Amino acid sequence: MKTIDVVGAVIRNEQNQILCALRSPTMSLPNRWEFPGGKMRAGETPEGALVREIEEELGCLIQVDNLVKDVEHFDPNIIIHLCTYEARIVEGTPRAKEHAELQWVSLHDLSSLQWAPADLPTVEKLVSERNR
Ligand SMILES: Nc1nc2c([nH]c(=O)n2[C@H]2C[C@H](O)[C@@H](COP(=O)(O)OP(=O)(O)OP(=O)(O)O)O2)c(=O)[nH]1
Ligand SMILES: [Mg+2]
Repeated sequence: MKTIDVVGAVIRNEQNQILCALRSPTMSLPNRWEFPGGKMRAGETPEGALVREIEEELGCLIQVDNLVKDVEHFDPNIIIHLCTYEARIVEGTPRAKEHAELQWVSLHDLSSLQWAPADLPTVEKLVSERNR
């Protein structure tokens, strides 16, 4: 089965809220929330791909920190391999250039969004760390 390698960013603000992005009606997985990011290109490192995608989607520069979760999500005809990373904004302010909406969401409210399926294990991990 074909595997798609995708990277996503867990970006926090000073209040420990996390930046969530709503996929637009014209994207695949319309109206689902995700960690911003996208598909890795041939020859890219995960960190390099994530910096490029966040520049494209949010118009800001990030520094990529540690891995949060490495997930293989099995769709009917494809495997989505999504790795999420903690990341920090080092330049600029995030703006939705491709998404329908961006929202800073507290860990307390994270589970109430309608998430894209491959992003859910990251959500669960972040929420469970809060409850420890
Ligand atoms: N984050 C996430 N992506 C998913 C899931 N399921 C799924 O098929 N995908 C696919 C849709 C996209 O092809 C890709 C996510 O990256 P993206 O939409 O940002 O892709 P991209 O910017 O590189 O470019 P494109 O696919 O819009 O052309 O992974 C999921 O549950 N979560
Ligand atoms: Mg994307």
